[in-house]
Amino acid sequence: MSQVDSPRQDYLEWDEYFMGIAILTAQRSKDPNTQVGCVLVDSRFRVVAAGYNGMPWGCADVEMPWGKDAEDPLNDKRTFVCHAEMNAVMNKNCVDLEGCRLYTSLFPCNECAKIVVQSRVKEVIFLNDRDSWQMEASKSLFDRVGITYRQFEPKRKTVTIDFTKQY
Ligand SMILES: O=c1ccn([C@H]2C[C@H](O)[C@@H](COP(=O)(O)O)O2)c(=O)[nH]1
Ligand SMILES: [Zn+2]
Repeated sequence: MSQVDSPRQDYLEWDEYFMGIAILTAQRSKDPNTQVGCVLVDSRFRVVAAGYNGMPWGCADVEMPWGKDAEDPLNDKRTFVCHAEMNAVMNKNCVDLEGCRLYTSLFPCNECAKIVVQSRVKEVIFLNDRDSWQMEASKSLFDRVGITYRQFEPKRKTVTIDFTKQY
């Protein structure tokens, strides 16, 4: 058996690791159009919360609307769905989120931005962005209160999870 005395070089960097967890978390979402995952990380690089977009607790997914119906708000997912960021904050396993970093697969909307601000999160790292007034509002809010945000810049294109491999 060959022995090596140097550490692996191909390990995941922190950003890749946490964004990877956010993307994996998004895979839990039942939204047929957009799956969002969010992870909160403390100053000691510990994951303290994770969430994805989904219907409120106790709601049967099959009974809820999953489309966007401008005519009838009661038949519109936007009326009911809990956003990934809100779910992550609600599910945190620590007392408070002050100074945490938030990793998300989609830039937070204006409603989530308010929750992010009130939680005292210090930085937002996002994968995808949308050209919409909601995201513009979030950015203006973050700028006002000094929350920094940056787009995730992957050094690799893919991370493979192979359930058949021996780890
Ligand atoms: O900050 C956000 C913004 C959106 N989401 C969720 C809400 C919806 O389930 C989808 C967006 O659906 P579209 O059909 O692409 O409009 O994303 C979120 O979790 N966080
Ligand atoms: Zn939102």
